[in-house]
Amino acid sequence: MKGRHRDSHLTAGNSFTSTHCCLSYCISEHRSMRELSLETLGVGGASVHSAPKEITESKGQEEELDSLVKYFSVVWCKASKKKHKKWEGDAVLIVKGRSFILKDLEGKDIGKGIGYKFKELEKIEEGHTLMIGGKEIEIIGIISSEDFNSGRCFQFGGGSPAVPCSSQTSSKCFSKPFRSICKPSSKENIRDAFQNYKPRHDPYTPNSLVLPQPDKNHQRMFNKNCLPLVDVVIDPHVVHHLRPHQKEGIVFLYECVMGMRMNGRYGAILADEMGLGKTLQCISLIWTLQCQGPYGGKPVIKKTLIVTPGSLVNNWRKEFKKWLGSERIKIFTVDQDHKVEEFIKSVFYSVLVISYEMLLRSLDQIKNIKFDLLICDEGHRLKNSAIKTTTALISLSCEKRIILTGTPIQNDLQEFFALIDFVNPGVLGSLSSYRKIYEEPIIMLREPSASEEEKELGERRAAELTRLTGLFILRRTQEVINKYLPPKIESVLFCRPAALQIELYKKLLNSQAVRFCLQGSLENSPHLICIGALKKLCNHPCLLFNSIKGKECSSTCDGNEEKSLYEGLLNVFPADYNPLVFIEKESGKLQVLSKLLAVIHELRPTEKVVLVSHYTQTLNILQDICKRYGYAYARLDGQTPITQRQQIVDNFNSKYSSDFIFLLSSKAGGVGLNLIGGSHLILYDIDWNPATDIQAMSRVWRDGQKHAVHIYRLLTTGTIEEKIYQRQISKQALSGAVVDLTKTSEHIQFSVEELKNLFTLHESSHCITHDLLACECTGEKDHTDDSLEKFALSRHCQLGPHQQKCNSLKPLSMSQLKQWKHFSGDHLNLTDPFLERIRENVSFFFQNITNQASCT
Ligand SMILES: Nc1ncnc2c1ncn2[C@@H]1O[C@H](COP(=O)(O)OP(=O)(O)OP(=O)(O)O)[C@@H](O)[C@H]1O
Ligand SMILES: [Mg+2]
Repeated sequence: MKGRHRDSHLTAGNSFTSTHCCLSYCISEHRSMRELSLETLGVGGASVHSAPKEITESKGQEEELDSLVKYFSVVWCKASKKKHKKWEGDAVLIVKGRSFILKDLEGKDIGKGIGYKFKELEKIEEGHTLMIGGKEIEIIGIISSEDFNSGRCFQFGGGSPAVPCSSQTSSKCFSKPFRSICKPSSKENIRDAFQNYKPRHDPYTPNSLVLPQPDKNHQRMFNKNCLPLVDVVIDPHVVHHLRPHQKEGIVFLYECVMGMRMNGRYGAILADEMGLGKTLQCISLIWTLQCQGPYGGKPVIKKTLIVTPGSLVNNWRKEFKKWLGSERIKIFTVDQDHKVEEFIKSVFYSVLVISYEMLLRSLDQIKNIKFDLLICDEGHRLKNSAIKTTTALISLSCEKRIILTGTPIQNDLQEFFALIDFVNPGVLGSLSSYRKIYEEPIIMLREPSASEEEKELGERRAAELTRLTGLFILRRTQEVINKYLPPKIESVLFCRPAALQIELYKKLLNSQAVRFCLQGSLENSPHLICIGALKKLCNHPCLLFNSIKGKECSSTCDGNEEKSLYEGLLNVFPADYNPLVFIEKESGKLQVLSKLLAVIHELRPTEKVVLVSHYTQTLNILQDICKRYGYAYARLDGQTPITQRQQIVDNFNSKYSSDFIFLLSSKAGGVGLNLIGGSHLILYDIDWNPATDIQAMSRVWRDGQKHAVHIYRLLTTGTIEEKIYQRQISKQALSGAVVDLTKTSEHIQFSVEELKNLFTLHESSHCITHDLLACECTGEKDHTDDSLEKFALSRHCQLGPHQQKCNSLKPLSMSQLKQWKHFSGDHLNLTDPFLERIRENVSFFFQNITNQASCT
């Protein structure tokens, strides 16, 4: 179901023809619109009848007639010859055989007639008028026998929509509205009701976004008071800003939380890729539901709870202000100085924004507040139903639950279950039945040994699971906003390792610890320590030096493997080596970085750089570089107090800020942050998990970015960094669970073969990644492999082929990389002034431009 976008201004009279909920109210509205007059009674040939009449039918017709039962909703008034009649109430007309019974809405008979002609009975239809037992009636609609038998037509006046206002009755005069079964009954009340029941915003202005109306079933369930249906219209102030996919998203969320997509289910997962504006979609929903509703316009919700990572609490406040200003809605954000008690005491606030950590601390108070809507931002963390945060949130009685996540969620079927079960408890049955019905057959589908039958079953179950959950999960990819974004120029820079790095690297690979790893027994293997040491070395040898020194000083006897790894390494460092005054030239990447910063500063003095590392110690080095060159910088890492985070981000994004660099620890604050103040992003190191890097890269190339975005990924040529990169982009990395922010190297299983590969240094190669691509070029000129078809290998998803949509934020595949422009550092015709400056230290480049058309 789509929201109705109305682009033309229709007449007010039409506004109510589509809004039928409670028949009696609809009728009253029609009357008010059309101004009924008794002059038209009898129009259409169904003149006023008085019973009994001559019986002229044949025997066959009689039998047929006697078995005929029809039900109509009608309005009635006392018979009179007055010109201006006043309808007095709703009723149900039962036509059985040749007789009529008229019942009021409490089921009492209020009129009877028998002996009508077959032809006359046949003609009865909407808009006709009749005379029964001294009452004049007008047929308003047909009632199904089901609605009559269930008695629903009495409670709800369940007739079909009344005649459209452009019908023949449009000239009727209405002097007094009939009595509705629902209050109010007095003239004044009804008039008030008409006024109160108007949509909050004009549904007929061009580009208005009108949300779908609930169907009859929903009305029966949720409109017990028979309030009139009122159009729910998104505030034009907001609509004005919405992207098309956001309008669709709001309609989707509305239908979910209203229980219009699935009976008795009020949860949703909005899993749009990063930067698609999930926040704005939720804000629009909250603002709408807080002021409006389909039944009599009554607001659907009063209070909303938003739970979000600490670093985003203030971002929510900011976004509310950005889209709604500060007057429309009052937001309370919980922090050290603003406790939940304050929210409870005040009647002022309707939205509470709290971090997951604070939620746990304030759970008892929160449980006592009645929240009508719960939004869990970056909600993939609820994928484990055993963790405290999940159990805490489950314990809240709020039924309308929304999870927001930019991370794909179908990769692990058990985690998927936890998320689904959180938003719509029980929708997939119990965990054990879910396993039997869905998980096992779907997992079987991927087994090479699966029989045809098993494959078919697995596919069917996957399809069914997708269909079922697709009712309340929405995921759109970055493509939908690409056209609003500036170009993105992504470069992978393979940086030549420094001489000291090569020497240390070789020594590490020759260590006892590494040799032990390669002997085959992976139990208790120190491979993670070895990998860690190599990665540190790639960032800068001084980091390795610090670790060695640290180990030397520690008196504990555990960690012998680490000691054996470091054996003899100190001798490789100069005797007077001081890690505090590290030298740039000792790290290939650092040299490239420092040149890159210099050229950006020089050529784009007004642009800013986001510099990302996964390690705090590395960030310290990068910070020292900033100091060394006098670059103003801001820093956000795990140590940054949550209360200060948004301020730091805002400050950096402000055009008045003098900061040139934003130092970001991706693990601490990658998710959800908007760093559009920066248009260059440098990933200094690489993570095993592509999702972490993608998260970081998405911070700058997002809505609101004004400049072309440059993303640089630095890798040390021939080293473990290249291997990790290959793993990220190879099929192996796509085998499901790796594309998940919480997965780290500890979760990765390595075979001895893989370790052998990891622990090899390729000293003579310009780029082992390029070597692996089996590309025929020699890196002499800009090369793009066009011989391959465009390869759209999507992120592997356990739900099978049904989910495999094109996905712009998926980890790159090897075949795609081959299609990137690539060339060696010796290539002479570099046109990119940034790359030109660093090429001395870069052995190979890969480059790709997205949105080149809009390149400015
Ligand atoms: N319609 C719009 N017009 C202009 N800017 C927009 C629009 N929608 C969202 N934005 C801006 O885009 C940025 C990204 O939005 P938001 O933070 O909501 O993304 P998200 O979907 O939550 O991404 P993530 O998964 O990274 O958290 C914000 O700065 C937001 O203000
Ligand atoms: Mg977000």
